[in-house]
Amino acid sequence: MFIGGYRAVYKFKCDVTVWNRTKSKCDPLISLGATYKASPEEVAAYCDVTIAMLADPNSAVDIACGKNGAANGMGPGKGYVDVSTVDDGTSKLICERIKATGASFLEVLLFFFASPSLAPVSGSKKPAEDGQLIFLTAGDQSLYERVAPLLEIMGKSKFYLGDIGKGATMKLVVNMVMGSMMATFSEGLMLSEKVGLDPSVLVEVISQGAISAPMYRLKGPSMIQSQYPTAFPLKHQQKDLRLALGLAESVSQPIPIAAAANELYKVAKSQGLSDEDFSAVIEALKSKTKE
Ligand SMILES: NC(=O)C1=CN([C@@H]2O[C@H](COP(=O)(O)OP(=O)(O)OC[C@H]3O[C@@H](n4cnc5c(N)ncnc54)[C@H](OP(=O)(O)O)[C@@H]3O)[C@@H](O)[C@H]2O)C=CC1
Ligand SMILES: O=CC(=O)O
Repeated sequence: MFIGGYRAVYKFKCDVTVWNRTKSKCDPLISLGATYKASPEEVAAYCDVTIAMLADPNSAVDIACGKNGAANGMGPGKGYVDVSTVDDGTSKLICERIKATGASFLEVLLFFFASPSLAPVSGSKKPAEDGQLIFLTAGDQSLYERVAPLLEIMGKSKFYLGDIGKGATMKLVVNMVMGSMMATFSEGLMLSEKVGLDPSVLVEVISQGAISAPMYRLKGPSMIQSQYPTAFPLKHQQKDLRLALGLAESVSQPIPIAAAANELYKVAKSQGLSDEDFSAVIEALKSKTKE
């Protein structure tokens, strides 16, 4: 088994083999008993099921299909599960390459389960550690059934959505909504402060009303303190908005609110906030209001 993306840390109750570009990030897993292999190809050759979690479409393709990539170690009877958030075209490309080896392929997209018991500082990292994820999957149903016990260790619920691409597109739609919600919430916090209201009270009012969302209650208090402990990196939220814009364009669907939110995340990236939590998008509004 191979974990490319490391931010979401899972507690497996089975043999785990790991690889990551920056090897030092594997150390905590190795110290818990995981085996290390020197390349994605070696991991795939060694394991029955390989799980990859990479930053974006380019790295997902590179690690699956590139030199020393996982596809070189795949073959009949093996399974490749890609957990990176990518567009449907990328997922189909990786699927084709993996299936050409005789292996099966499943795309799995993660979303965090909103539990009232979550600590207020957490985002999607803590639910991952606690095994409280939601999985959106598509591709080979037999592989879905085979890895179901693994997904059940890591998550709360799972959906099988059918053909390859359906999981990726569902995730992009979900994250388009999430990115826009966070941008407008940021505007609300900034405006409330500017007009002399207490933003903490705003968070409480929103939390009790019809527009309540767990994300506001989870992230609001730290945003008010200008703290952005990274659960979901801002650069990935902007990537997902960019991919959602491409998806919308491919079917001529206007998504003007998401387009405006994307611009705000781009400003935040240009301020050096890429690796902060995506709630740091509020900083882009602070610089605009400073005169
Ligand atoms: N964090 C979250 O809550 C969620 C994340 N996702 C998605 O999961 C994916 C990973 O997210 P997350 O773990 O948070 O992101 P991180 O940025 O923390 O990790 C990205 C991973 O990709 C690796 N990587 C990046 N570029 C390359 C490359 N060119 N070659 C090889 N490896 C590369 C990094 O390696 P290195 O360590 O060497 O930099 C790292 O392991 C993203 O697609 C994200 O959108 C989906 C749902 C929730
Ligand atoms: O994709 C991000 C998440 O938190 O879910």
